[in-house]
Amino acid sequence: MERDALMSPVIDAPIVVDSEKVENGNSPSEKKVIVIFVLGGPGSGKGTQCAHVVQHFGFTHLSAGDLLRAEINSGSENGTMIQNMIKEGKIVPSEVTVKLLQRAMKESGNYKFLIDGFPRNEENRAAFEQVTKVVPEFVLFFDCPEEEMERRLLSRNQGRVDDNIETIRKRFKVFAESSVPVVEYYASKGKVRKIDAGKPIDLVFEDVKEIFSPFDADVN
Ligand SMILES: Nc1ncnc2c1ncn2[C@@H]1O[C@H](COP(=O)(O)OP(=O)(O)OP(=O)(O)O)[C@@H](O)[C@H]1O
Ligand SMILES: Nc1ccn([C@@H]2O[C@H](COP(=O)(O)O)[C@@H](O)[C@H]2O)c(=O)n1
Ligand SMILES: [Mg+2]
Repeated sequence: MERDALMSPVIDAPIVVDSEKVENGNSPSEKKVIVIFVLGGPGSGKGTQCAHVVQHFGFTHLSAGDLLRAEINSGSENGTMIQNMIKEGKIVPSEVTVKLLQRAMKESGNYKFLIDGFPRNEENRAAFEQVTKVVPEFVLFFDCPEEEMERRLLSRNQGRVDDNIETIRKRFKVFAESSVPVVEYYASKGKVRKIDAGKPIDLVFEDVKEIFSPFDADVN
């Protein structure tokens, strides 16, 4: 397969080009950008399952939280603001997060993205759509009981400043008040694929795999 990089009109990004295929109504040399939003409460297993999807289906995994933590570590001028918001479980202004996502999409060279932990609120959702003009294929929603998520976060041991009981409770509140309405918005458009995320990792992935089976033949 011959490959080249062009600029996508929607994300100003280099995208993989397959010169033999015409897909999704795009020009012969372009592939449509595919975005799947991955949502669920803190500790529901979004990152864990995304890692498996990457291995099996050739997506690029972009965790908004990871991008924000990397921004803190890079010594950016927004670092202190981001750090303070994460410690409080608050949602960072969309302008910052969308810019980080857009840059990561551009740098990946891929055209299939799992965007994890985003959009966290209505402002995130509207800003992403306005800036990128990309509408998600669907939202993968990990539904998990709060007690189970709390157990997982308290034993994650990755040194995250927000994995303490005080911040975890704030994150649960923000999830219920700001993120669930976003899931409901997409549900009203028939775009939510809900997964029972309270089960063991391999059983959750069985269900995830089924949802991604249409992408099976599309691994890079
Ligand atoms: N199905 C599962 N059963 C038990 N433990 C799990 C399961 N899925 C993930 N875990 C563990 O729970 C912890 C949280 O998982 P993960 O980091 O994937 O969650 P997350 O949804 O990305 O959380 P956050 O929103 O805080 O980033 C990790 O230690 C992970 O190994
Ligand atoms: N769209 C987002 C995503 C995350 N944040 C902040 O990062 C924290 C950690 O996010 P995880 O997905 O890794 O759990 C989150 O609690 C927010 O403070 C954000 O602001 N906007
Ligand atoms: Mg995560």
